[in-house]
Amino acid sequence: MTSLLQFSFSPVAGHPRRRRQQQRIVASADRQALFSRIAPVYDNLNDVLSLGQHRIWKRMAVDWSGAKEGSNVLDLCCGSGDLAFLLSPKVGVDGQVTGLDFSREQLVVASSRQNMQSKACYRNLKWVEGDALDLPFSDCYFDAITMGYGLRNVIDKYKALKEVYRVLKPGSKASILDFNKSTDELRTSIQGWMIDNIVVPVAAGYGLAEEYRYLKSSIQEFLTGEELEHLALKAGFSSAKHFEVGGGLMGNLVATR
Ligand SMILES: C/C(=C\Cc1cc(O)c2ccccc2c1O)CCC[C@H](C)CCC[C@H](C)CCCC(C)C
Ligand SMILES: C[S@@+](CC[C@H](N)C(=O)[O-])C[C@H]1O[C@@H](n2cnc3c(N)ncnc32)[C@H](O)[C@@H]1O
Repeated sequence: MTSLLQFSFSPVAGHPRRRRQQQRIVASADRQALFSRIAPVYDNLNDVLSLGQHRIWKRMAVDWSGAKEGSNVLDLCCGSGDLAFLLSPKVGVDGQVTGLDFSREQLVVASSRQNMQSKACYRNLKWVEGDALDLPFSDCYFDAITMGYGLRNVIDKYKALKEVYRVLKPGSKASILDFNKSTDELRTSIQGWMIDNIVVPVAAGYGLAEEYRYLKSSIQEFLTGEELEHLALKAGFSSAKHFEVGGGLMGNLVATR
């Protein structure tokens, strides 16, 4: 029997740099698709799986951003808009909150949540479909930036921090909340055990086991608090401090331009 040798000629095959770029494009598209798939259940599962605690962590992130009455603020990787909705009453009717995400499905959820609100301040919200690695905003444009569970999910963390720095006004803050890649083995074990034995089995009930299994690998591939501080300083921020919250399961980087 003749063996059928299949050659897949790829124009990027011989070029390592182009191959890496191609791989990044795929990785980014995969993540975009992942968050679009989980959009219908994302908010509910966050509430159930964190026993509502994530709302406390998000409120802390917004407070650390320094957003105040009349501010022009950005909620980067806004998803269904949790942090944007917390920013909205803080900046008030004279302020502006822009939520940016590259998942249209997540933005549809955010926009429909806004339409269900009656409070006048929520009219200061607007939603932009875009890439955190190539922000469609001018330099020095925002008075504060929040990023909730977004930095761990972008494929180039340094580029994302450079973009945050670029669009932030001098002296203003970026408040970046995410899972904490702990240096403490016990915390890492507890975090991993909860994802493996609670988060993924619950998500499996919605046919989303693989999507939530990604959480563990993404945390393993993330940066520690100290590494995040150093990366923020390398990106140009004048100061950066990482605070552990949620018993060390989560962390919040506050970087000042
Ligand atoms: C709001 C939270 C996570 C958002 C989130 C971030 C991601 O990168 C994802 C990637 C893929 C699928 C889903 C997400 C995602 O939801 C944090 C809370 C929700 C978590 C899903 C629950 C994690 C459980 C913690 C390990 C322990 C919680 C302890 C609590 C005191 C009970
Ligand atoms: C875990 S969700 C966080 C949503 C929301 N900030 C919250 O705290 O619940 C991560 C979000 O980041 C978005 N995202 C990931 N990479 C992105 C990128 N390069 N540009 C824009 N959005 C991105 C995803 O589409 C997803 O909505």
